[in-house]
Amino acid sequence: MAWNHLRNLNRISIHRILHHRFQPLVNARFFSDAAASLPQPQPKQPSPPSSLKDNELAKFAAISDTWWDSEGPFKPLHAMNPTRLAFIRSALCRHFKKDPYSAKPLEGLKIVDVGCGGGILSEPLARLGATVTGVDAVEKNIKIAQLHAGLDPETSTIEFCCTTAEKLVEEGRKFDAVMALEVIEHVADPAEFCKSLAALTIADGATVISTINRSMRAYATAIVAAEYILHWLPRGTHQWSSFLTPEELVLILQRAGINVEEMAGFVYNPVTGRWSLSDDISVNFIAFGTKSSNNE
Ligand SMILES: C[S@@+](CC[C@H](N)C(=O)[O-])C[C@H]1O[C@@H](n2cnc3c(N)ncnc32)[C@H](O)[C@@H]1O
Ligand SMILES: [Mg+2]
Repeated sequence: MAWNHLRNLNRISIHRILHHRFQPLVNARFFSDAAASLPQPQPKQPSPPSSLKDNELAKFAAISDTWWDSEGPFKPLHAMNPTRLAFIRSALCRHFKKDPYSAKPLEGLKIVDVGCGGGILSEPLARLGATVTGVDAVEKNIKIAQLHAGLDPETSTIEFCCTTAEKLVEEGRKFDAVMALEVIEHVADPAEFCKSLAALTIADGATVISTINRSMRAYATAIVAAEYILHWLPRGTHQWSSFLTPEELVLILQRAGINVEEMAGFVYNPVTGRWSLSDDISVNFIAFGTKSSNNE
């Protein structure tokens, strides 16, 4: 990141130096008078760097028609969904003082699901009463998500859009809660991505991120076992070096203005084939953070 920044700076200064050195001196006055009479370009707000990594997006585009096949490559996400939803539901209800026992506990909350894929999380959030926007950088994923959600009146109201968190920030969008589940390990710059998620979150709102720990256990289970032995995921789905430790995630969220208040692990029981919430954050984990009201 620092290197790219330096390279950009260098490009700008080299351009300036060349431009000034070769301006014919005799014409300088004419050009400056003419320039003054032209409409002056407005200073442009620098765009945030893109979170997109083409090779990562290509992996998801290649299997986009399998999003709703609960035995396909997204089987682990389907299997984990009730567990992660239980965590999100109870953390959101506690934070926003909602009744977790009501039929629509998330009613009144505007939630964005960043990197929503086929809408595996967006749909149950909508069923719990939230007003949901699902965004994904892969057009095919959004098409599948729209088609699937359209089958049920409770989910057909979800707004799906092929875009990124940083573009939503540019559009000035804000949400009570921002979700990015199993996405951060696939983006170009996790710290910048967290800044975009924070910017999308209202003051006193919530940001929720789930990902995989950069631990030896995660290497053995989430990569070697899941991709090479059990074939749950296509080989090469995950790069161990792209994982973040919980400490790193807490720190980059803190720098983005989000305080992590709760964290939990998801653990898999090979006997029952079920996932459950746990204190063990050594492989899969989820973090719930809030944006302080003076962080607008
Ligand atoms: C592992 S899937 C997770 C899907 C969903 N969040 C879930 O947990 O059910 C990761 C998704 O993130 C999307 N994605 C990757 N990088 C992205 C980015 N920079 N901006 C938006 N979406 C992105 C991919 O296209 C893919 O659909
Ligand atoms: Mg992943």
